[in-house]
Amino acid sequence: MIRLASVTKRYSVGGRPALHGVTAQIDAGEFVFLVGPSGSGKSTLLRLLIREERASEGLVEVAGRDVARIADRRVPLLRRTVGCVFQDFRLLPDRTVAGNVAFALDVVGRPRHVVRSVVPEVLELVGLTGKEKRFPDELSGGEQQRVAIARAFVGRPLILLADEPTGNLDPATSAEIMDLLDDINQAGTTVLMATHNAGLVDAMRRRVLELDAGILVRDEHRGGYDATPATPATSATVPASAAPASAATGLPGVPGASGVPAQRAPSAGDLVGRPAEPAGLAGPAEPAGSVGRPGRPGERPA
Ligand SMILES: Nc1ncnc2c1ncn2[C@@H]1O[C@H](COP(=O)(O)OP(=O)(O)OP(=O)(O)O)[C@@H](O)[C@H]1O
Repeated sequence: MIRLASVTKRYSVGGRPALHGVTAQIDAGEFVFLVGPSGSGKSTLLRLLIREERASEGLVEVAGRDVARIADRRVPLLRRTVGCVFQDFRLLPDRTVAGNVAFALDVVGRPRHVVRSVVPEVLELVGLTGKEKRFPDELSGGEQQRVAIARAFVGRPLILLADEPTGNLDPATSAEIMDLLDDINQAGTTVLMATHNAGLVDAMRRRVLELDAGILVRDEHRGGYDATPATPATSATVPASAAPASAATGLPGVPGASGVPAQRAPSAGDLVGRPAEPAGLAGPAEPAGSVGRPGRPGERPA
């Protein structure tokens, strides 16, 4: 679903790279935490996936497409495949709850009757039924984040990226937001969440990718916020904590970060079904000539 191969990102020529040689693969249906100190490159990595930034070197593949080769006019299709949630919610202040969610469908030209039927379903999913007509400044932080998640999810993206989604929330509200993201993941959406929240990562025990100064230093199956120390029992086999980029390499014997979710009844899927295939993105690669902009120095040739 997501593949990074030797990805380096420099914001300035000759500057220290924000990401350096990152190789990782995230399969469909996984829930993956992206951790690391401030400035380690987490947001940069997420921005590469929606082509808000371009890699300086290496391959970034999303839903089977090399994002560097997606024509500019098709970038909106990429962003329909990838929903985004941010720490600061980024709601439209002059639109109601329902209006914020509907906006995501309006901009991609979904018919009015579809918007009218889907928006209440998604608001029910995120627990905001009854608050459709409120404006963002009439909501708590947790409710605002629920609206943001509803907006990101309403188009049923294949992937949900969350950049510190609980950063502005108290612990109880953060846990509720995590339950919601978990529900969405259970319904089939791949979730990649950047966070500093050690408690949530430790409680969820999902796959953890850790960046340090732009380098992927850990890829741990069911990891904690901090690396799990190898024990004699695990070191006799293959310690998960010693498997950087294991899923990316696909090496035999290295435990893949399957992200197999705990078994329980799906709820997001009950309401809105499984994520759609990426319209216009899953097809055959565009010929190089259709790429909308010339490559920058250091980018992979189109
Ligand atoms: N637009 C930009 N222009 C120049 N440098 C940038 C830009 N965005 C990020 N950087 C630099 O890239 C590095 C990685 O930043 P990034 O925001 O990806 O880190 P992060 O791990 O998300 O940090 P935080 O946890 O504080 O959000 C930092 O050194 C940062 O200063």
